Amino acid sequence: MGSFSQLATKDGILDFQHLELVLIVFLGNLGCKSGTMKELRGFCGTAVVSVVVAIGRVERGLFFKQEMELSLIGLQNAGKTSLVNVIATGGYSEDMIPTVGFNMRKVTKGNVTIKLWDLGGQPRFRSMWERYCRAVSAIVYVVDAADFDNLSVSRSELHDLLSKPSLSGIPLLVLGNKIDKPGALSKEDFMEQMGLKSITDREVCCYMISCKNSTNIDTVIDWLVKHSKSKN
Ligand SMILES: Nc1nc2c(ncn2[C@@H]2O[C@H](COP(=O)(O)OP(=O)(O)OP(=O)(O)O)[C@@H](O)[C@H]2O)c(=O)[nH]1
Ligand SMILES: [Mg+2]
Repeated sequence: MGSFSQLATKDGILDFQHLELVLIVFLGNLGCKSGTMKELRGFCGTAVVSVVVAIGRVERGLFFKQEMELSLIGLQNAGKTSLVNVIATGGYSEDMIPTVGFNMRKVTKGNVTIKLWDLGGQPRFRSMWERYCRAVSAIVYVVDAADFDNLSVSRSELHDLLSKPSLSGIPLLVLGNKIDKPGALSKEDFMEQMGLKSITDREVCCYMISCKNSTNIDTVIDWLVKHSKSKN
């Protein structure tokens, strides 16, 4: 688009396309209707209102924009990267490559921009979890709710992480993933196995989800949006 369709700010890119469109229509109409003053006055009135509305939209975007940063943690194969993909694009794949180190992805939902740190879950990457959880708006801990063999490891990794003083008070969302699999735990059993009731020093929420079938993904997004911090 034209020269002022995008304005870079420290917070990102402002979309001025709507405003530009209104002005193009306004100027185009001004040219072809210059013969009739009455029509022109009427059109000018409408155009001015449109411009004011457009500016209002841009301003609203500026002043009510919210941003959150969160970290996705959990053992390898839990479905963290799958969750990021489902939230970002709705896409799901069986054929995933284990995350090496971390990935960062920005996702925008309405007025909220979510910066997602998707961390590798293999043992060699777990020592960096704490560093990437400092100062986030929320910690999202993903668990394979059908993988009984790894539940106790997942539980102890979670409780170890929460014991770090640098992470005190940060809200926690625990997701029991893969509930499409036969034999996946019920929410009650899952909460019990993960020892969630013993966590009393912060807000804790738990949902059972399936990235594969997009079950409860909207509920997760709602929770994330509600926990975003206002920038202004
Ligand atoms: N049945 C089922 N499989 C899933 C679901 N979510 C993810 N998977 C599968 O689980 C496997 C691992 O998914 P990933 O998203 O790569 O897991 P991860 O937690 O990012 O793993 P690391 O990057 O190694 O830490 C993939 O084969 C996914 O297709 C789900 O809801 N149901
Ligand atoms: Mg991954």
